This record gives sequence, C-alpha cells and structure tokens, in this order.
Amino acid sequence: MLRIAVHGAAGRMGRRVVALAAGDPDFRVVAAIEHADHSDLGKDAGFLAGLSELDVPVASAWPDDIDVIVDFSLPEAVDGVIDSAVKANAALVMATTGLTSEQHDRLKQASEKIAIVWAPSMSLAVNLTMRMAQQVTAALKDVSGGVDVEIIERHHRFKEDAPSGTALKFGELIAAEFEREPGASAIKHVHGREGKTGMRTGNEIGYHAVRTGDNPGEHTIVFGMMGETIELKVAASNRDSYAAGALAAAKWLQDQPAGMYSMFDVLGMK
Ligand SMILES: NC(=O)c1ccc[n+]([C@@H]2O[C@H](COP(=O)([O-])OP(=O)(O)OC[C@H]3O[C@@H](n4cnc5c(N)ncnc54)[C@H](O)[C@@H]3O)[C@@H](O)[C@H]2O)c1
Ligand SMILES: O=C(O)C1=N[C@H](C(=O)O)CCC1
Repeated sequence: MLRIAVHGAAGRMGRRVVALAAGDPDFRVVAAIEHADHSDLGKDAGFLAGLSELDVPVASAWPDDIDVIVDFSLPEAVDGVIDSAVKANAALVMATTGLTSEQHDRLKQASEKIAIVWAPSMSLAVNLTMRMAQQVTAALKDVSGGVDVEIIERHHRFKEDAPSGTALKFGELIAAEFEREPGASAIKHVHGREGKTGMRTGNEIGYHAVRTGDNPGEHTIVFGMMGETIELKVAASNRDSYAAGALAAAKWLQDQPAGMYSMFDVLGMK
C-alpha cells in the first residue's frame, strides 16, 4: 500500500485526488497539505473531499513516511513541494501548470535524486490526442497550400494561467514535427491576435484561451488547409480523468529509478 500525500489537497483537483485515492486499496492517504494560512487547516481531508472522515487533517507540515506526493497546487507552491519530495525521498507527480523555466530546471535537477512525472494533463484521452496531433502534423506539414495550426483551449473561469499547460504542450509537440526537417523554419508561437496583424504567416501556431463557467478542460487543435480542415477535439466532463491519471502515475513511479518521466511513459505511448 502506497503512502500518498496530496499537495493542494483542498483545491478543486486535490479533493478529487483524495477522493479517488481513498477508494483505491493500493493507496493510504497519509497527508493532505495546504499552505500555512489556509482556512481549511485542521479539517478532515475526507470530509473536504465529500467522503466520510479519513482521520487525515489538512495540514501545512509534512510527515516523514511518504512514498509519493501528488501535486495539484499553484506555481508559487512548487519550489516548496520539490524540496519536500527530495527531503522525504518520495516520488513526485507534478501536475501543476504555469511553472517558470527556472522551476522546470529545478524539477530536472530533483529528478537526479527522485522519480518524477510531470505532465500538464494527466488524462489518457489528452495524451492520446497529443500523439494523434503529432501524426496529423507529420502527414500535413508539406501539403500543397500549407497547413495552418491553431490551438483553442477552454477552461473554467477560475483558472489562473493562460494558455493552458496542455495547449503549450500541444504546440511544443506540433512545432517539433514542423521543425524536424534540417533547415526547417522555426515556428512562431502567437498568443491571441488583435489590431492590424497582417496576413497569417505559414510558420506559426496560434493559441486562444477561452474562460467560461465551470468547464473542466477542452482542447481543439485546428489544422486548416486550402479546401478542407481537420479538427482534433478532446474534452473532459469532470476532473476525474486528471485525478485518475495522476494516481496511475503515482503507482507507475514506484517501479522506476530516479528520473524525469512523462504521461507518455506512464501510458506506454512511446
Ligand atoms: N496536469 C493535469 O492533469 C491538471 C489537471 C487539472 C489542473 N491542473 C493544474 O493543477 C493546478 C491546480 O488546479 P486546481 O483547479 O485544483 O486549482 P485550485 O486553486 O482549486 O487548487 C490549488 C490548491 O493549491 C493550494 N496552494 C496554493 N499555494 C500553496 C502552498 N504554498 N502550499 C500548499 N498548497 C498551496 C491552494 O490553497 C489550493 O487549494 C493548476 O496549475 C492547474 O492548471 C493540472
Ligand atoms: O483546470 C485546470 O486548470 C486545468 N489545467 C490543465 C492545463 O493547464 O493544461 C489542464 C487540465 C485542467
């Protein structure tokens, strides 16, 4: 049984991770961590997750006996949870998005000591769609008349970063396909458009962030050509696909040496 600590445990995602972990016989929830002045400190994590009590109070201090930490917090909390994972010699599932390049560097350094999965989306369907987007790009990148790629992401009104980490990952993977050929032009990443922008160039990817209501996450990748269009769309109807993916990553990490891994590794999508 894996001793799991949830970082950001009172959050929208943290509560779902606690709920699913509590119902999984492979896990024992040993810690529900929040920042030191959170209003839910001391409350039972099971109660916050909509369950019966787990006898795990929300706390800001880390216990010693942790096998894996699942982080769904905020960028300002990420440096601390990396340090805590290394100190506890615990595996780390890093799901928080909006990290700085310095924080990604710190994750990489920490992966020399502990096993880490970082993914902007823990969803099976999203990671499968990423692989499909790579295949479509490879097939269309030299099409007559060219192909224009635009990424539209839709999330709930409470989301604090834009575009989504998932949209950025889609763009990174698609750009890599365009840039694979020697001498290929570097792709420009264009975030929104306004004013007299001039004609769209052939070597750019556009990103558009929609924020409405309680949308748990939706990505549409548009491949626009002269005469026809392909759209790849993947949409969550609740947050459990992300929580389940994070727990799958937590289990998978237990058999891995120190290193940096992705959901492609967890899902066996080489
Ligand atoms: N990778 C994925 O599959 C995936 C899926 C959903 C959300 N996310 C990302 O997860 C993050 C959280 O999303 P959310 O909707 O749950 O947000 P949220 O605001 O509901 O939850 C974030 C939680 O982190 C806590 N927190 C902030 N600072 C902290 C600190 N210093 N120490 C401990 N806890 C702290 C907050 O109190 C809050 O409870 C976002 O970055 C989001 O983009 C990733
Ligand atoms: O709810 C969020 O915030 C989400 N963020 C992820 C991202 O930024 O890619 C995707 C899942 C939902």
